[in-house]
Amino acid sequence: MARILVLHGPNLNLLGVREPSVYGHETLADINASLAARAQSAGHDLGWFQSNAEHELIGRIHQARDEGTAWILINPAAFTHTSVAIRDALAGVAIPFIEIHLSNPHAREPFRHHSYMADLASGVICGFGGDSYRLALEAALLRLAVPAN
Ligand SMILES: O=C(O)[C@]1(O)C[C@H](CCCOc2ccccc2)[C@@H](O)[C@H](O)C1
Repeated sequence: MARILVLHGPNLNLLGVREPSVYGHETLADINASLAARAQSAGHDLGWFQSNAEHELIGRIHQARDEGTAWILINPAAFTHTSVAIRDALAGVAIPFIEIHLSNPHAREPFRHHSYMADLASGVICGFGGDSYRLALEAALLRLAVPAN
């Protein structure tokens, strides 16, 4: 059994309530429940954490290393475009991670086109709403079943 950690950045606690035309109608609870059920069906353990505070997300990334987390699935939200500190935390713990976005930032405002962590990610999945998270989980499960060489 492997540990998988899902991290949600700032304002994602509003998911499903505000701006459904951009981010969909699923709530974070809906997404987390679907991910936990899928991970359990594959024999793995999935936890999740959401914070609007950069330092809390960094602390949770450090804790993931202490817990022996195998994969991190992270939607850094606006911190994607601003946070060297979260980049450094991800690099520091050396846990493979997938960067996730509900929307397609590359089809939005130019300031959303750059990510401070995408180049460190195993992959980036964006533009599929809640399915971006589910697709990322499938990718992690595939890697857990057959490690990349
Ligand atoms: O598309 C994504 O998942 C984003 O990470 C979402 C971020 C925004 C998260 C805020 O989510 C909300 C959800 C509902 C209502 C208001 C904000 C945005 O800053 C990124 O460029 C792309």
